[in-house]
Amino acid sequence: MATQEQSANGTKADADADALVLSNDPFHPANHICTLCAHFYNLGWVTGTGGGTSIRRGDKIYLAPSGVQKELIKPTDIFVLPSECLNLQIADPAKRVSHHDMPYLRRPKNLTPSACTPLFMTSFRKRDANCCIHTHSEWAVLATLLCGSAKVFEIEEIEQIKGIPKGPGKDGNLGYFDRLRVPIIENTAKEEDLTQYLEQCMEEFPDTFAVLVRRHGIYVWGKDVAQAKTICESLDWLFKLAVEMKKLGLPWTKQ
Ligand SMILES: CSC[C@@H](O)[C@@H](O)C(=O)COP(=O)(O)O
Ligand SMILES: [Zn+2]
Repeated sequence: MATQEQSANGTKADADADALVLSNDPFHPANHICTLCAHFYNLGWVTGTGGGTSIRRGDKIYLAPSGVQKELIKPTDIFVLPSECLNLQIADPAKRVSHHDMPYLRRPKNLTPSACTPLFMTSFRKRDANCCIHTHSEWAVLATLLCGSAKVFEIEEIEQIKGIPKGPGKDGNLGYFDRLRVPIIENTAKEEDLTQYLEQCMEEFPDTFAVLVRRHGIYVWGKDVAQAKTICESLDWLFKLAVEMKKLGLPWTKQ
């Protein structure tokens, strides 16, 4: 597994790039992504290199590498992009600049940026999110399977629904009697090919903070890490419950 030892014998440019990810602050995005991924691994959300998370802070976007054990990521493995690159990440796949070709402020040697990068960026650009979490949680995947070919997972009258905000720009969270709807898109052969479908889905469901990917997992975003993480936790809890309800023959909605 490739690791990064940048600027051991490096230049001033290497040292400047390292300064973007070296901090004693545990909530610096480069540190925070590492601790979040280790935590998510223990939840079964980012197992076997799948899944991941990205944080935007100010004018910078912080990203994990691709295809590595996400629970072992170090701050020096983190990629940094200027937020202005969100303008390059446009809907039309023919015109979109590949995440491999973006002008990274920090690009660790021997590593490539997460294949989820364009999807994370879509949540930042379209929803003004500052954190996006992608999990391969088995509960999320099972929920998509139990939905058959339906385009939405729906559940109501479960207390944990109150952990989900009503929508971007709307005050407060869903209530106990509100129906939670989480849209589902179909999986694609390559992660980045999901981007246009995620984007369309966000337009179709302007209030959603999450999109399920059938047979794959879920993308969840929020205005900050706490919001993205707690929505992800609430949804995962609900998906697990839904799987158990289905086994017991209990309906998810009152019809
Ligand atoms: C188990 S491989 C999974 C990947 O193809 C993808 O779905 C994923 O979530 C992680 O992509 P990555 O590029 O490693 O950040
Ligand atoms: Zn994935």
